[in-house]
Amino acid sequence: MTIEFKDIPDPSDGSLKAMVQRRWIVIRFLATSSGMMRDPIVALTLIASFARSGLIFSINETARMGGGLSTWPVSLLLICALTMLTAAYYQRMRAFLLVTSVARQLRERMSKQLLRANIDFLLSQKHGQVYSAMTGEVNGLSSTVVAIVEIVGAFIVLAFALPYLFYVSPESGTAALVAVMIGVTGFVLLDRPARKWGHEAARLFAEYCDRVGDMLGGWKELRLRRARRDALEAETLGLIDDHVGARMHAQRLFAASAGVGQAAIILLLCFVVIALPALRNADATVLFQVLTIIFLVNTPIETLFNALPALSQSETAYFRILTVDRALAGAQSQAMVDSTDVKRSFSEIALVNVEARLGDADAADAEPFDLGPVNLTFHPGETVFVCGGNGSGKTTLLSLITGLRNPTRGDVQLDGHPLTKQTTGAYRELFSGVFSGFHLFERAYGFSDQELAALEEHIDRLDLRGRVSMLDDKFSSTSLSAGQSRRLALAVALAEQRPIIVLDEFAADQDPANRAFFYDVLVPELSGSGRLVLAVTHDDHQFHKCDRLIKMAGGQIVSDERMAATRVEQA
Ligand SMILES: Nc1ncnc2c1ncn2[C@@H]1O[C@H](COP(=O)(O)OP(=O)(O)OP(=O)(O)O)[C@@H](O)[C@H]1O
Repeated sequence: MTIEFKDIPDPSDGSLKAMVQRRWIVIRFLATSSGMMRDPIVALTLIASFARSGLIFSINETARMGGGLSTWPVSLLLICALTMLTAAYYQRMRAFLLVTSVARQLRERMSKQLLRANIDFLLSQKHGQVYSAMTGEVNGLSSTVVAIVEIVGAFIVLAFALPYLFYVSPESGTAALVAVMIGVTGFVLLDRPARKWGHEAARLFAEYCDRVGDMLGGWKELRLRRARRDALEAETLGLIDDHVGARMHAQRLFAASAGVGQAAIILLLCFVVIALPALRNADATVLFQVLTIIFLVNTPIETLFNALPALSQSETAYFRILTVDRALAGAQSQAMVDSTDVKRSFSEIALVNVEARLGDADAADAEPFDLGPVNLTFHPGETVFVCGGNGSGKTTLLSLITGLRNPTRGDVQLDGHPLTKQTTGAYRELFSGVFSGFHLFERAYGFSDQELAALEEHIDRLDLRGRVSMLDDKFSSTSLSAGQSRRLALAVALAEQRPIIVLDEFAADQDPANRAFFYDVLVPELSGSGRLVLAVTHDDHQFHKCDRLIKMAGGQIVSDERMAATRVEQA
């Protein structure tokens, strides 16, 4: 079973052709991704539907033959009833398995894509959209498998019951056909506005997810200013209201379309009990047979009129998941490395005429930021400090050197070979680091025993013993001060024992003792062991402690100074 998305016509296209196309694509998607067509659910649906049809037929035959327990229709009735109940039970169980299988595959696919998404996507403001697609919309779409099974079952029963009704009473058959057509027309007319509200509800939910992100990420700022918290609260409550309102609008319309279907069945019953006796001269057997058929098909018809809106809603979920899936697919960074590809050493890293453009050139409100062209080379054992004003491009330069961002022009070369889509993943494994917005995981994910032992040592050396210890690969605590958190992130980076270590303003929140330890002990030790140290720093009184000082301004390298002489003098 594989997930394969197909583009669907624009949801705002209300033509019948576009609607049928969209629905067909969603049905095919769910059928293939759930593996429904090869699942016992097909046989179970057929059995349950035929058993229900057999039930209708056997009840009528029992009545026509004047009742009595010994007649063959009674035996058929019992067999059909038992078969229908058993098949319907297993059908529901299988349907549940298929629903979970589709949900699992969708979540796995999006999680994998998210873990490989590039820097531009991750820095974009699409997080709420991703959260809502991976949670609510996956649930909505996958649960439609049940609706499809129900629709198929209802059609099978109708395919038997309608001709049978025509056979028993042509007038009732015609009336039933008219009733179904009224129901379908009501659905078609109300479906479009209902879907519009469904889309609006999904959009509002994604915005709500973003506000939850603000509440969790900005809790300090929110607690320090009541007006800010009140405004965010008002906006969030407004979003919740609007979301509920949009859902209510959609549900009202869907309920009205199901109501039209139910009204059509009531009209049909009225026709049977009021008009049919007059037309048929009150033939009691025919009347009984017609009523039995209608009562027994009533459930599948109601199910059908409830399942059609579910299918309609799943179209919104499909469209929104597809949008996120396409955005993630377009944002895939280079292939993830195979462990055998990982390089443990290098001779030279070169940036050759590297340029990068950040931001959308078409965006009306912000100028894009251009970096470069940059030409730089780095070697093992060097200590390189990068300095420059805020917004000069230091972090962007680091993201280009580390392969986290692809240059718009030019090449990043490893030992003379330009990086390609295939090699960038392995190239990144040369680096470990502490970035300005670093993240501490609860566990040292992916660490070998040797790396865990090294991590324990670095925790000791970086003066964190007593605050943090390791329980297997889990940190006893990550509730640390800002300086301690950064040192723990450094301990993790050092334990990875990569040939290049990248530090973005590492010393900024360290106390004098830890700052001195960093500049006077750790950095010389790292370069002494042959590692390349790339550190962004504003500590101008420490600049003499590096081999090279790169100064940046306005996205350009304004100087690349060798400091070795100064270092010797200072020593
Ligand atoms: N995702 C983005 N889209 C558009 N512009 C961006 C993006 N990220 C950063 N910028 C812009 O790029 C420029 C360089 O940013 P960068 O983070 O590299 O600067 P920096 O030198 O590290 O600054 P600081 O010292 O403040 O950390 C800034 O003007 C910033 O506004």
